[in-house]
Amino acid sequence: MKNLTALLGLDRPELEGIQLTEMCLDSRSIKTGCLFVAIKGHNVDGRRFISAAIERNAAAVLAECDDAREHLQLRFERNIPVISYFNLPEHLSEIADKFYDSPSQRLQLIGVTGTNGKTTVSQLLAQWAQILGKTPAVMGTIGNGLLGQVRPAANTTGSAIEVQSSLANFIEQGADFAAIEVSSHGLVQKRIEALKFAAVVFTNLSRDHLDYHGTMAAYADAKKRLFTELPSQYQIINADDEIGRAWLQELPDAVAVSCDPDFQPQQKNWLKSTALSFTGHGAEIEFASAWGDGKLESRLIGAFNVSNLLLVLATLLALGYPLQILIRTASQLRGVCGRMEMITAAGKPTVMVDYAHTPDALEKALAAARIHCTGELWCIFGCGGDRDSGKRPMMAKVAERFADRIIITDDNPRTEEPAKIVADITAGFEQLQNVQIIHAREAAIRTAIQCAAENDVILIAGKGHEDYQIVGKEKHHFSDQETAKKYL
Ligand SMILES: CC(=O)N[C@H]1[C@@H](OP(=O)(O)OP(=O)(O)OC[C@H]2O[C@@H](n3ccc(=O)[nH]c3=O)[C@H](O)[C@@H]2O)O[C@H](CO)[C@@H](O)[C@@H]1O[C@H](C)C(=O)N[C@@H](C)C(=O)N[C@H](CCC(=O)O)C(=O)O
Ligand SMILES: Nc1ncnc2c1ncn2[C@@H]1O[C@H](COP(=O)(O)OP(=O)(O)OP(=O)(O)O)[C@@H](O)[C@H]1O
Ligand SMILES: N[C@H](CCC[C@H](N)C(=O)O)C(=O)O
Ligand SMILES: [Mg+2]
Repeated sequence: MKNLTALLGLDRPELEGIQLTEMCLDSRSIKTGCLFVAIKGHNVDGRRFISAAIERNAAAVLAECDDAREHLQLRFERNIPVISYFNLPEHLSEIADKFYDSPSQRLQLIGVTGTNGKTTVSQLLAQWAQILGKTPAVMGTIGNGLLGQVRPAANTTGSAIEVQSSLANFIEQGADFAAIEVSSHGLVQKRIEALKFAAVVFTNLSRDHLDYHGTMAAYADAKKRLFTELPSQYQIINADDEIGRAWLQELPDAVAVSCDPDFQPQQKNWLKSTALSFTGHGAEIEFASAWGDGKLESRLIGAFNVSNLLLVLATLLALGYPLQILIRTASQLRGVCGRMEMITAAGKPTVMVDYAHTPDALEKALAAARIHCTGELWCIFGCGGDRDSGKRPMMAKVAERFADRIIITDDNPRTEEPAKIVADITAGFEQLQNVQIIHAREAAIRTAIQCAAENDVILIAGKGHEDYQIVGKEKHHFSDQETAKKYL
């Protein structure tokens, strides 16, 4: 849908014939023929850049207006139509859906939300779909693109335009399946409002992003919209999570998933593990479900990944993928980079790089690492700057409870003072004798590897796949994995 008047349902003869090439939110990336979308935003008012966009040959402008009476009013700036649009951010997903010909209805789209597990679940969905013969794409924290060809993106959930244009682009590249991470910010900012989901998945809700949502209730409500207000054929919910259990009471048709053998499903669609045994390289999972029973070989590390894997299995079963093939191919699934990524060297301690940056995730990651540790468990972590500071002492308490040796270091300080972040963290410790503070992340990793014994495990948490460190407004190259390999 590239015709301006058709796109907006405008009956304006003077605009007939205006063809649009792309929709664009940022004046700095306008190309000839673009529709520039000027919205107010959190930091700057996009409407200040209308002239700049016209300078760069925008074919038309859609400008957010604050007064309903101005809705669809038209003015010209240097012969370029500028159309006022009331509540534009809330409707951008729908307009982009029309512009890009409803891509979410032209492939099998799955949305994954929750505090932790989104990247893991969405990547595993795409991996399994590929094994089952689909051509999958992903959108999320690690990046957007066909599986195996993702490119880094600014957000876990992109803008209302980026989501639609990316899905349309994936389809042009042959994709028939897409698993996307739906962040709470994305939901609150209505970046995915017009998407039609084949399935939506809820992993868990614990403390994160309270700097943005304010309260856990607001945070929960943001995520709940995906299951109660937005269209999806199937809803798959983690019944081991308190919030998930509450939602299941209201969603009788949802699929309930649990790792608890004693779980008594109220739903007609359900899946639960009935026996679990951890091995050195993963787990053996026996399960029962509304689709039948079976046993999976998993190569993923950690109890929390059993929950992630079962959510993925239940989703694919709900979508009609055959149980026997899923069982037979489960062992081909690989962990996600930066999520419990194990790095070993002969005669050296085992290093695990993980993305855990919330109290709950750190606890789960340390518990998972402990299973592989016969010596001392080390934990190296910091906290991101310009993010929720309330979680910092909570992460210290988790580390103190579940690790033997702790090194506090810098994560992405951004515009905060590293010393302030460290002070917030250390305020959570009962005692400091097993705690070292080494701001330079490379030195922190080197120290742990040089001091740890061969049968120790060193968990490096918080950055996972990130190959950068943000100090101030600068992004420097830094990778936990590369640094660990260097000193191993
Ligand atoms: C606070 C927040 O969420 N901001 C998001 C929002 O930006 P905004 O609309 O507020 O942008 P702005 O900077 O105020 O600018 C307003 C408008 O002017 C335009 N502009 C600006 C400058 C210019 O020269 N020309 C121009 O046209 C901008 O393109 C924008 O449309 O919309 C942008 C497009 O969708 C997002 O990239 C941006 O995410 C920022 C980068 C961000 O850090 N967001 C975080 C909080 C976030 O969303 N995180 C979640 C979860 C992370 C996780 O836990 O994994 C995520 O989904 O990434
Ligand atoms: N189901 C889970 N429950 C608790 N913690 C988990 C779970 N799955 C993963 N984690 C932990 O959380 C970390 C982040 O996992 P993942 O990247 O999959 O989550 P995410 O929701 O995409 O995170 P983000 O919102 O930051 O993108 C992992 O490195 C692991 O430590
Ligand atoms: N992508 C998420 C998590 C970043 C994790 C941690 N490395 C940090 O910088 O806080 C965000 O932007 O909030
Ligand atoms: Mg993620």
